[in-house]
Amino acid sequence: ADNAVQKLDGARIQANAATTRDWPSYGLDYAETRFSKLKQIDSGNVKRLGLAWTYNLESTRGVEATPLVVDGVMYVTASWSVVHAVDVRTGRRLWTFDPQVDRAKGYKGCCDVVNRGVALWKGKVYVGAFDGRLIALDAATGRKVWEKDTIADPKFSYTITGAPRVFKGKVIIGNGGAEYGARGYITAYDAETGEQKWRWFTVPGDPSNPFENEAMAAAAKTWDPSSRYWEAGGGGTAWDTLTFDPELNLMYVGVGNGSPWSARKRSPAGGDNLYLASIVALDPDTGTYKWHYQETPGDNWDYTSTQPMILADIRIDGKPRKVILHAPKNGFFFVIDRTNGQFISAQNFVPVNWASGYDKNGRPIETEMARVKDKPFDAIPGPFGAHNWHPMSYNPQTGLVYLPAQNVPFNLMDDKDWRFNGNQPGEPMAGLGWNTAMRANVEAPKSQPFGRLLAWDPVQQKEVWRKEHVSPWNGGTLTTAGNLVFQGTADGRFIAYDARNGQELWQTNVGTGIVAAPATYEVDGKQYVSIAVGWGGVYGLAQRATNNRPGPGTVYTFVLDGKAPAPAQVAQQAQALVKGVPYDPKDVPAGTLLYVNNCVFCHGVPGVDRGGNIPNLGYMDAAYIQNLQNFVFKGPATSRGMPDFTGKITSEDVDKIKAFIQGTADAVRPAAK
Ligand SMILES: O=C(O)c1cc(C(=O)O)c2c(n1)C(=O)C(=O)c1cc(C(=O)O)[nH]c1-2
Ligand SMILES: [Ca+2]
Repeated sequence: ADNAVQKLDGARIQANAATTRDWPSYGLDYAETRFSKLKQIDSGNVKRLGLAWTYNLESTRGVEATPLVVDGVMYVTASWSVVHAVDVRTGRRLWTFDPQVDRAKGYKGCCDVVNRGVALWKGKVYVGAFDGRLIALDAATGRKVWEKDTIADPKFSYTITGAPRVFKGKVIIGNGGAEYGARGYITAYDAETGEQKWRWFTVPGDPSNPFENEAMAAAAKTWDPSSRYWEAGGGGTAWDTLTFDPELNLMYVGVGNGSPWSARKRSPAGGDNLYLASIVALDPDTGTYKWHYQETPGDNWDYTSTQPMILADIRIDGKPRKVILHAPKNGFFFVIDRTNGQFISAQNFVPVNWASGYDKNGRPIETEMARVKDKPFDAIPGPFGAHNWHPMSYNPQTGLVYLPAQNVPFNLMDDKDWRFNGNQPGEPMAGLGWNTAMRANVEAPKSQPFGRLLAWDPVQQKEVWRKEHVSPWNGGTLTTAGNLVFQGTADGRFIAYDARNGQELWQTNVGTGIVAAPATYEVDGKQYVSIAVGWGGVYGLAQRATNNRPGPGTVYTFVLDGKAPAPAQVAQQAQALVKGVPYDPKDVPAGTLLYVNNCVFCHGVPGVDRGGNIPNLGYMDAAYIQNLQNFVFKGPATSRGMPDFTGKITSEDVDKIKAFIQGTADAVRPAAK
C-alpha cells in the first residue's frame, strides 16, 4: 500500500530534522529537542488558533503519547497500548490495533496502564505493549508483522510504558518494574525481522554467575553482595528516555531507580550501585558500554534518571560543546559532555533537601537528612520527582529549555523489617508485589505541592521565567521557531506562551487534564498542532486538579482559523463523603495497614485525596462500600484494570478495609462538612 513510512529510514529522519515538516520519532529528531522549525503559527498570530478536528481515542485511563506524523498520517497510542492511525487531513480513523493486554494485569505496572507512543521505520509501526511484548505493525494496514516477548525473567513484574526508538535498523526498548523488584535492561531487535540483536543489563546480576560483560563486573564492585541484591533485581529499569547521536555513533540510556528504594536494604555497606540513576552511553550496533555519568549515587529516593534527555550543541565559556541536557527526578538540571560523559554543571531547578549541590567532579554534596536512619523524613523532591516523564523541549533561538517542574509532597522512612516479597502489614502496595523497603507518609509531609513551567537557561544554569500552574503533573512541552511554547495543564487547558518571556498568548479548555506533550507538523502547506489529551499516569490514578473529571482520551488538532466544533465535555459530579456503612471501630487500625498494602497508591486516601482515574473510596455510595467484597473478589472492575484479590486477602480483611474507609470518612467529615 502507498504509505510514506515505507521510505522512512535514518537518512530521512535526519533530513526531516532540517525542515521538521513531519514528526517521525518520539522527540521529533534523534536529539529529542522537541523544537520545531515551523513558523506559520507564531507569537503574532497564535491567537487565531482553532480546532481542525478532534479524534476520540476511546480510552478512560492515562494518555501519555506524543503523536508521530509522517506525510499526513498520525500514529498515536492510548492507554492499554492501543495504537490508532489517523488521517491528519480529515481527523478520520485509518486503522486501530489493540494488543489485547489482559486488563486484570494492570497492577503489574506501578504507574497507570499508559503508553508514550510508537516508533516508525521502513513501513512499520512499533509499539511496546504494557504486558512486555514488542509488536511490529504494517504502517499501511495496522496488521501485526511480528511480536517478541521482551521479558527477561517472568518472576519479576516487568511492563512496557515507553516509546520504542529505532536506531540504525534496530528497535530498542526498555522495561518498567523497579518498584516491584526487577533487574533493568534494554533490548535491541532487528526492525525488519524482530530477531534479538543485543541486550544490555543496567545493574549486575548474581555474582556467582559469570558477568555478562566488563561493565557488569565493574558495576558489581559498587554493590554490597551481603544483601543478595540480585534476588530483588537491584532495579535500574530503563522505562523512558533513549537518544542517539549518529555522528558520534553513541546512544544514550536513562537508567531508573534502585530496587528496593532503600539503599540500606539494597546495599547495606553503601556503594554507588552502578548504573542506577545514571546516563549510560552505548554503542548502538553492539550494545557495548562506552561511558556513564551517575546523577544520584546510591539512590535512596526513587530518583530515576529516566526523564527525557535532550542532545544540544551549546557554547559554554565561549567554547562549543556537545552536551546532554537533563532534568531527572532528583531536582538538579545537568549539563553533561555527550562525547565522553564528563560532568559540566548541575544546579537545582526547584527547592531540594537531599543535596546542597554538586562538586567539581560531579558528585552530589548530600545533606545530613538525605539518609536519616529510623526516622520519617520529607524527601524533597519525593518519588513523583521534581520532573517526571513529561517531555521538556529546547529552543536554540532563545537558548532556553521549557521544563515541567513540580513538587508532590512525600514522606519516606526506611522499612527495617522489609524482606523481598515479605508483604508485611503496612508495606505500601506490597500485597500487589511492590518492594520499596520504605514506608510511605508515616508522617504527613510538610512541603507544599506545586506545578510550574520553567524556562531554564542551561548555560547560566538559571531560571529565566516561570508560570505557576494550579497543581503538579502538567503536560510535556513543545517549542517552535515561531517563538512559541505549548503546554497542557493538569486542569485541562492547552496553552501557548511566548518562548522569550512566558507571556500567555492563547489558551483553550479541553475539559480533562493533559499530561502528554504536543507535536507540530505541516501537511499541504498548513501547520498543525496536536495534543493527545487524557488525564492519568501515576499522579492521575488517585489525584486530579480541581475543576475537571476524566473524559475519554482525545486527540485535539489545531490550525490557524480552525472552526471545528469541540466535543462535549464530561460534566463534573459533586462528591459526597460515604456515610452509614456499619463497621467495628476496633477494625480500623488493621484495616489501615491492609489498605496501605493493597489499595492506597491507586485509590488514594479515602475522603482526603480527590480521586483521579480510579475512584476515591471515601466518596462512593454506601451500598458500594457495604458490598466491597463483590468488587474485590472477581469484581466487574477487573475488566478496567483492577486486580482480582481472590487468594490475596480474605473477606475478614475486606471488612477491616471497609472499617478504615468509613472510619476515615467519618474522621474527615467535620472538616469537610
Ligand atoms: O521504576 C520503574 O520501573 C518505573 C516505571 C514507570 C513506568 O514504566 O511507567 C514509572 C516509574 N518507575 C516511576 O518511578 C514514576 O514515577 C512513573 C510515572 C509514570 C507515569 O507514566 O506517570 N511512570 C512511572
Ligand atoms: Ca520508579
